[in-house]
Amino acid sequence: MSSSSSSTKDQAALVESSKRAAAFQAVADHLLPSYTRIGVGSGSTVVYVVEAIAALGPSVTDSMTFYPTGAQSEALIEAANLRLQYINKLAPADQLDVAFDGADEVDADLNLIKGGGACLWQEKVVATAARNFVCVADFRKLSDRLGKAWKKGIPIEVLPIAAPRVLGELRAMGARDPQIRSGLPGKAGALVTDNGMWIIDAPFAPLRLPSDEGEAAEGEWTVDALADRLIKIPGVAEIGLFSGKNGLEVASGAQKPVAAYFGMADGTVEVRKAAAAAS
Ligand SMILES: O=C(CO)[C@H](O)[C@H](O)COP(=O)(O)O
Repeated sequence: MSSSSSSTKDQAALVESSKRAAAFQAVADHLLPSYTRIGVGSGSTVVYVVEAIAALGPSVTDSMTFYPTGAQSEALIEAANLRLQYINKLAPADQLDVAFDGADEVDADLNLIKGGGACLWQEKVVATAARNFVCVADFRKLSDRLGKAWKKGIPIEVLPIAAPRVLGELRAMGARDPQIRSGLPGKAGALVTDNGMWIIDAPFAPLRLPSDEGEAAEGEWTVDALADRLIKIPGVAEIGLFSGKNGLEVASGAQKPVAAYFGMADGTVEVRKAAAAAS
């Protein structure tokens, strides 16, 4: 084996072990035995979240019901012999106690880019139904501004018939070469989401935060302004920016996590916690 392929393997193993470490710590810190309703997100990191939950054993998990964010997490819940229920069965007045999910990038204010796995719409429904949304990731996702680490663009779920007009709008807003996500290698043509929609990936210049100093340059958006504008484009079903309030600032409907756990390359887990609203 060449030294470059063995170092690629070493890096992949490091990433996997860091995801697993973050998942086990997040579950230890945020899955209280008294909880009964748990959201389970999508992606490769969530596999370790479900492993950590299942490792608690039936004496803890038998009183819990698990709500998926799509076909992948539904299968994970079932394979772990955990009780499955769908979010449309949760009474509107009720909340999930906690939801765990991954992210593609996390900025200094805990805004997220999500949707690399094309599950962003159901992920946002489940995250905002939770009193405590907890993000689990590895060191590659840590960032100070969204768009610096995740270069593929903001995933946007769109009605297929509206996709050309949405692409035009995005270009006019400064997106750099937005593209309809391909289903290749598994499927020719556009990728179709669990909701029968398409995904457009729209790269923007790294997104500013309110605390950023200096004037915004031409084409630079703040996270909140861009989220507000994107969701209003006709034909856009949901966007992969999770922004606005966190669960310490509002009692329900928060898109931002209360905490983000990052498995680091040195084996430690770094935790970024949300700040409560200034009174
Ligand atoms: O948003 C997501 C899927 O829509 C995932 O949470 C995100 O893509 C991170 O995935 P992974 O844990 O595989 O890196």
